[in-house]
Amino acid sequence: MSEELRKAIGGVRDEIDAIDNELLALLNRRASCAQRIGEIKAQHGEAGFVYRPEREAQILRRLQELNPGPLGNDNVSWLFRQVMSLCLSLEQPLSVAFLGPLGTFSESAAVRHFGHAARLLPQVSIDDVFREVEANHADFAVVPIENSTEGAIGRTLDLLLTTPLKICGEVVLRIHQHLLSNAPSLGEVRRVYSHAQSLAQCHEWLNRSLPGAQRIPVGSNAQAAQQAAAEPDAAAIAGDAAAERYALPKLAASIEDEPNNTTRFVVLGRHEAGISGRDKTSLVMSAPNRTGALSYLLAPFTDSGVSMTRLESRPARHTLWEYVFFVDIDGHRDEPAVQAALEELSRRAAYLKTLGSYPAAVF
Ligand SMILES: O=C(O)C(=O)C[C@]1(C(=O)O)C=C[C@@H](O)C=C1
Repeated sequence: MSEELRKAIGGVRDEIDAIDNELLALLNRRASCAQRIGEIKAQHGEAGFVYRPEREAQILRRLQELNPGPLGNDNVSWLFRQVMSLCLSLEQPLSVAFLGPLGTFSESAAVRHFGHAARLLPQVSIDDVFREVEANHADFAVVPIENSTEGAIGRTLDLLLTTPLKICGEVVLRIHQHLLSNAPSLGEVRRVYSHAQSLAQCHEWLNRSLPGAQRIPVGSNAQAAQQAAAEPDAAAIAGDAAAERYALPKLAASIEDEPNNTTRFVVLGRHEAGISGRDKTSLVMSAPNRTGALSYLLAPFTDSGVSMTRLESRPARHTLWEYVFFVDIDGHRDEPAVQAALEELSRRAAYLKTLGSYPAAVF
């Protein structure tokens, strides 16, 4: 570095050092506050309720509104998520089950929601993810529920029908698929491994850019990356987390055919979330088997001024040609309008289960 340059940036670096000292002191002060809150919760018999999704959502929303830049809102949210994750880990370390192996989009969703201080527990199936929390082996689960290109994740919906767990959060993740390989160029790639859904999401790109390569579906994108890392003429289609985890270079980035490819995950726990001010409620219901039954069931939402944001039907497996309906509405079940709609709905539905009220995804 030239003397002139050293002088020019020297003063600014001094300023950065002073800011870092302040940040360090402030971060530790914040961590001590969180520890104190942890102690107060324990004194009031709330030791098991340390994680407060509604409070975290309120903090992130407030900071997004206050944020003057130049840092973008996504970066600010990510940063404060890590700060809260570390503060929370001083109160009580959390464990999170998700569909593994490490490097899947489910892992990215879990880290986005709980930060890097959470203990990650990758599972081999969505059933195992539910079971880990139901059996008290993990505190929370993160499971995919719908993809913008491929639709609902049926296994998650089926398990939600019977689980005692509650939805206490949601994560919306933009899915960017990359071609990962140790091969020096596209011309060298003979085989492409990926999960069948990801191969489908990149179908047109593969036809255009790798028409001669064999497409091999495997259990997960992370497994595909593991395999591609061991074979120099193979590639995997997977996300950033897998690229990092298996140290694979990106031969081509963001190759998904649908540019808005997004997956929504739900967070499951043993407790309900409180009101955050911008919440959703998910429920599942079945209609009596007669004409007009569904519109009769949905009328209480309109009557109470509650907006419905999603309606998904699914075969009610035990009876042929009967269906259950998964519904998302705006608002928390403890808010009067939602409460009124749910009360009326419970009179009309043959079956009704509230899956949980939770803060709408913040970032
Ligand atoms: O406010 C609380 O209840 C806290 O425990 C503090 C804190 C935070 O770091 O701000 C930490 C964990 C909770 O999930 C919510 C917020």
